[in-house]
Amino acid sequence: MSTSYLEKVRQVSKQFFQLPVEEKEKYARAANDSEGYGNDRIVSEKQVLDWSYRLMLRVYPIEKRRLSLWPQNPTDFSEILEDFSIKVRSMMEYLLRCMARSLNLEEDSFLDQFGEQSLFAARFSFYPCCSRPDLVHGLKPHTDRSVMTVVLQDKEVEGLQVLIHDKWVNVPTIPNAIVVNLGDQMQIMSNGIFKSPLHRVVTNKEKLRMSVAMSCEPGAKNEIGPVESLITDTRPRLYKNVRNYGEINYRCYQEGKIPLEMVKYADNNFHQN
Ligand SMILES: O=C(O)CCC(=O)C(=O)O
Ligand SMILES: [Fe+2]
Repeated sequence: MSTSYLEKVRQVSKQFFQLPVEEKEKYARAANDSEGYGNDRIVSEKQVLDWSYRLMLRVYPIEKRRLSLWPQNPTDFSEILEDFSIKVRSMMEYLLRCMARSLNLEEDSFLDQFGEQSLFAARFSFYPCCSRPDLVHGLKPHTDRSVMTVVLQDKEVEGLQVLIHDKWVNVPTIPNAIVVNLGDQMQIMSNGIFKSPLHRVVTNKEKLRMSVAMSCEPGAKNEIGPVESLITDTRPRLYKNVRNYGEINYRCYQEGKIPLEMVKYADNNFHQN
């Protein structure tokens, strides 16, 4: 993907967020739904809200698309989203095959767990300037629920940070690069070999920031779990098999709990030789 192509994707996102509020509200998410335009969906009284506006859209499976929520303005929004999704999805599939091979697995070991109804969603985020970056996050510390997330960051404004050895480290903005992040479901499928890092987005007093994130995960009804051959005597099973992990992750995130703790395999400490 060329620099000018990535710039085009950033451009349609910017054009959407620059629309008047009434125009954006046409694509507002329903109160109990994450899809569409708006702020955080409320699921808990303990929730601390993020300083951001988002437009979340499901792209695959095609029959799950809610086209009434896809902006008509800018006019090329849908076409660009569709095209970018095709490119990102095939890149993800390629990476997932490479990652399986790097562990000496059949190359489809991870992809096979996605099932027929695998989900692929786009999240356009807009983080306005904030007068108290010391108090407010653009996005609270979290791990992604997905298997893999690809982030097209703002061309100039940093904000994404990842926790490395207990320190928050800035992910640099590189205009012609995209960030590939692994999510919790990859940590589960790889039995803890591939890690899902904790990350957050900080706010900024002077500059607003935008990003486009694309994520992939198995269909909600599909059971996922550690690939059999990655469970060994020296590496016992770390996680249970689960369905609809996305919902577990979202609720835990909003309550400040660690979602992967919920799916730990209880017998883990009872392996003895
Ligand atoms: O805005 C970003 O750079 C990252 C967004 C993110 O972490 C997410 O959508 O899960
Ligand atoms: Fe994230």
